[in-house]
Amino acid sequence: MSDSSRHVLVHADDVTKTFSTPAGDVQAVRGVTLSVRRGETVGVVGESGSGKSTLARLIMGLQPCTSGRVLFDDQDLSTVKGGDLRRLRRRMQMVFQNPFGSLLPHYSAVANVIEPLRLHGIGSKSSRRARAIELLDTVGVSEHFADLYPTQFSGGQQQRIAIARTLALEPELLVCDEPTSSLDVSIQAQILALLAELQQRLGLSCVFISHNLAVVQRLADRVAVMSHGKVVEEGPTAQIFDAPQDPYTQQLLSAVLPVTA
Ligand SMILES: Nc1ncnc2c1ncn2[C@@H]1O[C@H](COP(=O)(O)OP(=O)(O)OP(=O)(O)O)[C@@H](O)[C@H]1O
Repeated sequence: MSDSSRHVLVHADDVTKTFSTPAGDVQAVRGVTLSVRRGETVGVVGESGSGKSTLARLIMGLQPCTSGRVLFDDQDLSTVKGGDLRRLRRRMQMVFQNPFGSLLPHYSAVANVIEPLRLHGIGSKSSRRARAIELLDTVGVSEHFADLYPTQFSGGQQQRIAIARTLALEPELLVCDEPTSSLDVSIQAQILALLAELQQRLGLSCVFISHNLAVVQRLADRVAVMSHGKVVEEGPTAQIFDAPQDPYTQQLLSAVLPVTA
């Protein structure tokens, strides 16, 4: 099956987002169209304030679009309600920059992973604990530490627990917004390797937002380059990195890549 014939899981269709602020309207996202196919990782890069996080929230349905629509598995997020919306949301999860913020501080590591299972009525009390222990093991957190609290772990370990928590509901889409930028460089590499391995093993689709172009080059199948709320260039990773067409992409890449003869 060719890449282009893989089923599109999520499709942002000409989406815009305008925030009203006391200083006037801010057009954070301006007419973005972007698809993510099943099993594919799409990297989103661009300078600070270019609209990457806002686009991520629109794709997740965490904020409504000002115009345009987001289709998840052909369903328009803005028209799905109630139980159907809950079921749909289960299929998409987000990994944030700050792992501590996405964990419940008064719950142990294992309780943090159990919680989404409990909320969605998955399994029995004992099977949920066993499943949570298994998930923690998957991300490299030993059962031995499962009953410790988030503050007792390092930032990298907290991000692992946060990832185990997002995997508990077996999502089809993972949206990662700068998932390693708050971590030490050596830990960043471990978390990225883990994400890449999980994505391959579980066949997850992934939107991967990062300032780190080298990381995006390694992880993404396709890359979208954002500037001032728009996608200025999009294509297969090798094409974007080897032969960028848009002047903004060229400038972004030249800032990090050594100039070769
Ligand atoms: N809730 C909000 N209210 C008002 N303006 C906002 C809001 N959220 C984002 N913005 C503005 O929208 C624009 C895009 O922000 P966004 O966070 O999406 O960019 P980004 O590319 O993710 O930036 P960074 O890389 O720094 O996280 C910025 O000008 C930002 O100030």
